[in-house]
Amino acid sequence: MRLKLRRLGASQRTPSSARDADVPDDRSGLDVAYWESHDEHLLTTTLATIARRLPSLVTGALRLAWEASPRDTAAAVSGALAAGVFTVFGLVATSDVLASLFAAGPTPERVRAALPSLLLVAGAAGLRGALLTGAGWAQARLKPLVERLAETRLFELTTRVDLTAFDDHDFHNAMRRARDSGVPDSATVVETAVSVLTAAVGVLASAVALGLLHPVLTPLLLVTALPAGWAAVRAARLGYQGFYRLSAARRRKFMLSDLMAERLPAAEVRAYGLRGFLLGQYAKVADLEQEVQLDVARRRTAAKAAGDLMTGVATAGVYVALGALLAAGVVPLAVAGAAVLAVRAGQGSLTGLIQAMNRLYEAGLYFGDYLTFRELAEERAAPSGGALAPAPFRRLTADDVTFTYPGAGRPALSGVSVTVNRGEVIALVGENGSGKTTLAKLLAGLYRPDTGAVRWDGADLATLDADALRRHVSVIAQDHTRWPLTVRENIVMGEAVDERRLAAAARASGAHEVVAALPDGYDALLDRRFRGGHDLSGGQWQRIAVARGFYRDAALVIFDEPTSALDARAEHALFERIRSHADGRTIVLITHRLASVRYADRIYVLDHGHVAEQGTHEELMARDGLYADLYALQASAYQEVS
Ligand SMILES: Nc1ncnc2c1ncn2[C@@H]1O[C@H](COP(=O)(O)OP(=O)(O)OP(=O)(O)O)[C@@H](O)[C@H]1O
Repeated sequence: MRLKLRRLGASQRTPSSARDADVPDDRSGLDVAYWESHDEHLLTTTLATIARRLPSLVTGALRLAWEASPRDTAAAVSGALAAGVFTVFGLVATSDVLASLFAAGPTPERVRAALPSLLLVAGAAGLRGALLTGAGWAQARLKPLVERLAETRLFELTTRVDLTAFDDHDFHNAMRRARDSGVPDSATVVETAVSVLTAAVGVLASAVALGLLHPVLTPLLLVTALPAGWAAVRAARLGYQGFYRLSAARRRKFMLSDLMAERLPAAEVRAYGLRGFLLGQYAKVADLEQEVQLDVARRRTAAKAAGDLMTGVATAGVYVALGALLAAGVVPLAVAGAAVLAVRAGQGSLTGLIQAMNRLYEAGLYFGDYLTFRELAEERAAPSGGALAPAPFRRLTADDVTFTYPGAGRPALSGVSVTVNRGEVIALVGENGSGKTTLAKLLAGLYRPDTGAVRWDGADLATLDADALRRHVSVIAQDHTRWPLTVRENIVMGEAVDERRLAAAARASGAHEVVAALPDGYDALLDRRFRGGHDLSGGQWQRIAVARGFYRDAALVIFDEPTSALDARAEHALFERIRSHADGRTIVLITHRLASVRYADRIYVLDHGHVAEQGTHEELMARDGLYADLYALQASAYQEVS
């Protein structure tokens, strides 16, 4: 089964999640332990950790918010703080109102005496409301800005990280968590951080008001906070644990859903009769997901019920205590009345605070994943800002390079040295898996060798500016991407459009015939999933990919199996161009068609990650080694046919 899935996953246009998903073995991949095995220590968060984490979360969130919009951040925070002042003011004024109303004397007199304080209460409430509305509006404006900023920062990194990161399973999981929840939760974190601040100011205001009324009243408010706080934090932890346990499972589910519902694998799913297998795999993952979700829901409900019960008991206790204070004459009736209002207001703020803290903590865990991923990606980001690569080079060399893919048991290349001089055509040949593509990617600076160095006129590629270097190198990859864009965009690949160069590149690759047959020509959209979209045959796509390589004004062009899908005529035409050095460019050509490399200036024969032989066609034939064997094998196939 593993093989079948790998086949589908290797397909050129398999959706990203399918392409890069790690496909575990049929059964072992579905053990809960498979995803529980990662970073268990992250799940052992204690209440103390949460308390310690909140300030840094609030600061982190506010920093992000400030970067997104200083004006809205300032408005949201200052509005929340100022509203707190008016809360204290209103509550203390309420006590004066009650004192006037409860005083001796005729009722109209008492009402008249209460009027100034009443106006103060109304004014404070109005101002508080206006400030909170303004702060809320600023908060609402911040949300999309923050989300966009967080997403932009993420994609700036995912497009810059070293290519090997995409071969690393842990990196994928971290990226998935950051993308799926970290980014949306960055906005939630900012939103809830402001809410926490607002509610905390509200609680503080009630506590201060109670303290002003009578110092003994303040602790009563805090008694009601503990049970609700415990329940909220426990619920958040349970939710995160469930999410964490399911992170790898979810990736697998996305991969399976792509395989079952995307256009490209649809034919193979039918041809190999994979429907039952895929649905079975999906059911296993979905069962586990459901099991974990139900478990989390059950435990969260239990925590909430316990929390509610304890809060009810604590509130009853507060009122009993207040009654006792009143009966003992410790507080007068007006103060007790104002205290009830302050406790209620404080409780409202407290509930808001706990809820906001709960959401902040929960979102903060995912936001923490986002921040962790950013750090991880920063570490793996290709360094920029090195010396510029001189172009065109006089000599590009790989000096004794060794390279092992992350997690691979043995090196894909070891002790490999090759030299590419300006204007040469260099061929890399060898059997499947011998290391040709890996070597080409090292020469292009896409991978960095573990030992040894690739040098561009003597300068180690690792010290050169990666972006500048890439402008001088064009790679026509074996598994080139079929971009769901127009033909023009597929060839130009983000560079400025130059119609003359575009037409020349299309002619050189044979893509002009493909374009001529499309009703919209270069404007034809190459994706059937959209209205008016077209699809091309494998060979037609390959012509587009080759045109992409020619369009780029690069000193070095790497062709990795450029003709594997081309018909005989197109293949011949392309090799003729390569033979004539493709308009003065330096060419590194990887191909299994040995007849086409006869004219290369030098041929490197790779075998199990080593250079087994090198030389011109004639030298290698005379040597009668691996190359001669492979060549004879291919030639005999043609002779048999003829
Ligand atoms: N992303 C990867 N992660 C781990 N191992 C890889 C990866 N890509 C290639 N390999 C392994 O590295 C070795 C060299 O692969 P490479 O693609 O360079 O071979 P190749 O000579 O280009 O093969 P082919 O002729 O089939 O294209 C192989 O053993 C392959 O399995």
